[in-house]
Amino acid sequence: MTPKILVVGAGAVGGYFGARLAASGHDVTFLVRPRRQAQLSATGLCLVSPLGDATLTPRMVTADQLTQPHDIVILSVKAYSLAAAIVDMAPAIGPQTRIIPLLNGMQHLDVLSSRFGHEAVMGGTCFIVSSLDGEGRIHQAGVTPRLVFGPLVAGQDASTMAEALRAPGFDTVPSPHIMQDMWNKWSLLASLGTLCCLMRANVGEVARLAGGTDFVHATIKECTSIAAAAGYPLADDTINGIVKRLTQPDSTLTSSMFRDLSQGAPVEAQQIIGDLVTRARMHGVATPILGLTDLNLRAYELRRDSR
Ligand SMILES: NC(=O)C1=CN([C@@H]2O[C@H](COP(=O)(O)OP(=O)(O)OC[C@H]3O[C@@H](n4cnc5c(N)ncnc54)[C@H](OP(=O)(O)O)[C@@H]3O)[C@@H](O)[C@H]2O)C=CC1
Ligand SMILES: CC(C)(CO)C(=O)C(=O)O
Repeated sequence: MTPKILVVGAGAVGGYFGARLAASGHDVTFLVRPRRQAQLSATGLCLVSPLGDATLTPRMVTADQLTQPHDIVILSVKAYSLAAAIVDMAPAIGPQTRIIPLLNGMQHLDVLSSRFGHEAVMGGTCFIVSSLDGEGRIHQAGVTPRLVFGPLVAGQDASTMAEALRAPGFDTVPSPHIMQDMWNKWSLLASLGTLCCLMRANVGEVARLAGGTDFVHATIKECTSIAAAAGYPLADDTINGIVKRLTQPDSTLTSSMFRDLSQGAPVEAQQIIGDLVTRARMHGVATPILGLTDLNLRAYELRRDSR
């Protein structure tokens, strides 16, 4: 039987992966809120992508219409929307449901497991550069996106789920070491987020500054030291890959958190940076750069909240 997939959040990430899956014939429904539902009903779900543009008519439900358990739930809301999303998606979670969260950071795993049980929650992460424009179209840029997921407890079988999550337009990667993958991604993301948000610049702009790459090296060192202290040391070639990616003088790469910050939108500061600083303190790892980024982002949030 074709697995029933629910994508919670039809934004830049969930909209991209969900649209690619739906376009290739998978049984995909999007859980949306009324404003996004109205927008998608009017325009269709539009992808603008170097891998091929697409517009489709998505199958959507709002929380009050969600009654059936689904086999796979792809959770792709921002961290600050997690609590409400958990309430809204609850009817979709049955005894056999597997949730694949694509949120950045790590805190959501405990929150989801305490609500839905450890068996329901798998590890997940994604590599994609995507954003929404003013009309709600999804713009994906850069290399082929990657969807990575894997078991956190016995009985979760990522390889049999892989077929249900394979589609042209992204790579599907079932992983036997998803916690390490999530720490690798977190180290990359926190380094990139720090680089962009502290310097208010993209990768290439910082790399071209005198002293810019020293700052990037020091930032990556802090992030990877925390991962190692937490029991997930990054392999040398993974660290070298992050260094290479974040020191390219011609790169226009930014983090999604920086793109949000540039628009004056809410940011996932606590999930991406604050939580890492907290874990560093627990392990006695010094974080002068991440600590500054944390303070910087909290000041941004304070000003934003007081507007
Ligand atoms: N964008 C990127 O390049 C990347 C982002 N990520 C991570 O992925 C996660 C999602 O980010 P992204 O897709 O960019 O965020 P977006 O803001 O683009 O999308 C989030 C979507 O979730 C929807 N949503 C929120 N709450 C609910 C709810 N209760 N029910 C239904 N829909 C809901 C929002 O809908 P509404 O319109 O109603 O507010 C919005 O469409 C984040 O943790 C981010 O850090 C990871 C890798 C790359
Ligand atoms: C690091 C990156 C670009 C990889 O997908 C990302 O996750 C983000 O910008 O949020």
